[in-house]
Amino acid sequence: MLQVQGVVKNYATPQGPLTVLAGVDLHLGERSSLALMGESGSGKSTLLHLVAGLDRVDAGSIRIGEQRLDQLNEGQLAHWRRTQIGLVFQQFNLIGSLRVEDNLAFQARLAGRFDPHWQAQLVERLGLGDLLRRYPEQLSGGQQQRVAVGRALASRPGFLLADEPTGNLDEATSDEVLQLLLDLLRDSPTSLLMVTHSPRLAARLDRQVVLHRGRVVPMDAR
Ligand SMILES: Nc1ncnc2c1ncn2[C@@H]1O[C@H](COP(=O)(O)OP(=O)(O)OP(=O)(O)O)[C@@H](O)[C@H]1O
Repeated sequence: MLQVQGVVKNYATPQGPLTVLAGVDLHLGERSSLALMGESGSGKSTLLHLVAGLDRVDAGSIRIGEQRLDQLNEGQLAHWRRTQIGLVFQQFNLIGSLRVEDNLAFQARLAGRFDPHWQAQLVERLGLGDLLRRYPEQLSGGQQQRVAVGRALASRPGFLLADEPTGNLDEATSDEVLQLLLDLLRDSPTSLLMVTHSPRLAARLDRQVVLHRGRVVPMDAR
């Protein structure tokens, strides 16, 4: 269970401090999915980075179960990221020098959680069987994003954080990739926090919230 309470995040800018998150509250239960929406610049990626342990809060807390992220040192945070977080970005971010099969296994191996049986299931369900020996540049956008989804889920993380994962894909491919992702989540111990600009895609998740003026509000409360 992820609990975000009163989170504040400021950035230093030439014009002075910019408060992007001004007291964000959010919770995400086990095996559930949440869509995070909001205007461009509202702080969605900032919040995702904080939850991923890639950046630190200025005030408030992010708790996973009983553990507070702000009380972890850098080494513990890195361990948290490796074992508990799967990340999927709009730009796919595959490793260009590795074949699909090694991209898929990359994070699970790093986390010491490589499971050949789960990997084989991911390959089959994501339809990657014929592509395993290819390099990322030899794949379409939709194929690359299917590899990125498989890589993020291979280590069976507690949380999958997806930042506009289908932002670079056409509508039909977006639907297909999201459906594959949601189907896989049913068989994983993984909760999904997904940033999206698309109300259509957001509606497919369990809950939808909006970041507005530094706070999280229900979908229709702006
Ligand atoms: N490192 C930084 N230093 C200063 N300002 C930053 C930094 N990172 C982000 N910002 C600012 O913080 C605000 C929120 O940015 P963020 O990327 O979190 O928004 P977003 O909701 O994800 O936007 P988009 O939908 O366009 O991706 C923006 O005004 C941005 O310019």
